[in-house]
Amino acid sequence: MKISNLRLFRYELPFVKALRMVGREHISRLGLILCLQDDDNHDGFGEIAPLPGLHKESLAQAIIQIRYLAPKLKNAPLKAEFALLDGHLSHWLEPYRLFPSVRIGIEMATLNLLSNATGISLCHMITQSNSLSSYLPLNGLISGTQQEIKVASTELLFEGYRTLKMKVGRQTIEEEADTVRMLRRLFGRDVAIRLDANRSWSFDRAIRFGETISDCNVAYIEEPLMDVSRATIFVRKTGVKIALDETLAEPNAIYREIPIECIGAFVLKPGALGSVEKTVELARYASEYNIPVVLSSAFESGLSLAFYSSLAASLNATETACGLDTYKFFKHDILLSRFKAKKGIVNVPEAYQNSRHLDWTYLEEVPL
Ligand SMILES: O=C(O)CCC(=O)c1ccccc1C(=O)O
Ligand SMILES: [Mg+2]
Repeated sequence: MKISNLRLFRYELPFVKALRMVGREHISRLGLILCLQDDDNHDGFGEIAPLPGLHKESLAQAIIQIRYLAPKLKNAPLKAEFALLDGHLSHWLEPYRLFPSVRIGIEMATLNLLSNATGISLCHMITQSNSLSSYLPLNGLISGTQQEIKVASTELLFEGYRTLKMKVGRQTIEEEADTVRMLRRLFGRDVAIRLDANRSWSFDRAIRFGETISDCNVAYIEEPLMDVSRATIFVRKTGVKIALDETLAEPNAIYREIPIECIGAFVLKPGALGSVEKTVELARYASEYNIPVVLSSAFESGLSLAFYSSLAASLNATETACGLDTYKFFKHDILLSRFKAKKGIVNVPEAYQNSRHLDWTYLEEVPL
C-alpha cells in the first residue's frame, strides 16, 4: 500500500457568536483538510488548523509547507506499523521538521487512510485492548459573566454533563472566585469543576485566587501560573491541584520535575503537541503515575474531534471527561453528520463513522 494522491481543501467555519480564544476574538475558524488516497481509491482525511496564539505558524505558512511536502508524500509507503504508534510515524515525518499543525494533519490523514483501507476502525487499529469503552464524557465549557455562567451551567447539568470547565483569568480574581463558589453552592458535590487560567496570573494573584476557592473541591486548575516552576509551592499553599496543558507542548519536559501529587491532570491537545505518538507517550507517563488524561481540542472541526475521541478511547482515557466540547461554538461542521455529544457523552464509534463523510459545500480546493 502507498499514498498515490493528495488533495488539499480550505474551510472557514463561523462561530455561533464571537469567541475569545487564547487572548483574541474570533468570528470564525480557518483550517485545511488534507485528503490522502491509496491506489484503490480509499481516502483518509486529516485536519491542519493552526490557531493564532496557540500555534506559531500561520495558515499561509502551513500551505507552503504542504506544497513543499506533497511530492515527497506521493508514493510514500503506507505502512501497517504506523498504527502501532511506537515511533514509526515519527521516524517517517521527523526529518521534515514540520509545523505541529501540519504534522498532526498528515498523521491523522495517514491513520484514517489506513483504517479505511483495512476496514478496521481507528480505535481497534491503534490499540491492543479489545475491551474499549464506546462512550466518552465531555467537560461542558462555560465562560462569561457570572449570570451567563449560571444559566449555561444549569443547562449543561440538566442535559447530563457532570464535569464543567470554566475559563478564569479574564475578570477580577474576586468576581471569578465568587462564580466558582456559586457553582459549588448550586450543584453540590456531584459535579466536577475544572478551571483554566491559561497562565494569566502572577504567582501572588494565583495564590490569592487559589486560597479563596480552596474549600470548593475544584478538580484542578489548568496552568494558573506564568512561571510553571513555582507550581509545587502553589499547590502546597492552596491545596488546589494544577493541570498541565501549555507546559506539555514545551520542548524541555519540565513536567517531569513537578511532583506527581501536585498534578490533577494532563490536558493533551494532539493539535498543539503536533504528534500522535507524543500524545501517546505523555498519556503513558500519566497513566504510569495515575494522573488523569484529558484529551482536548484546539477548536478544530468535527473531523479532528472524532479522531481525538477514538484516540482517547484507545488510550482508555474515558474515565475522566474530555475537552472536546468546543464543537458547540460552531454554526456548522464540515461533516455531513456533525460531531456531537448526547447528554454530555460522545458515542465514539458513531462519531468516527460520521467523520468519514465530509460536507463538500464547506470545502474549497487549494491547488498543490
Ligand atoms: O479543554 C477544553 O475543554 C477545550 C479546549 C480549550 O479550552 C482550549 C482550546 C484552544 C486553545 C486552548 C485551550 C485551553 O485549554 O486553554
Ligand atoms: Mg488549557
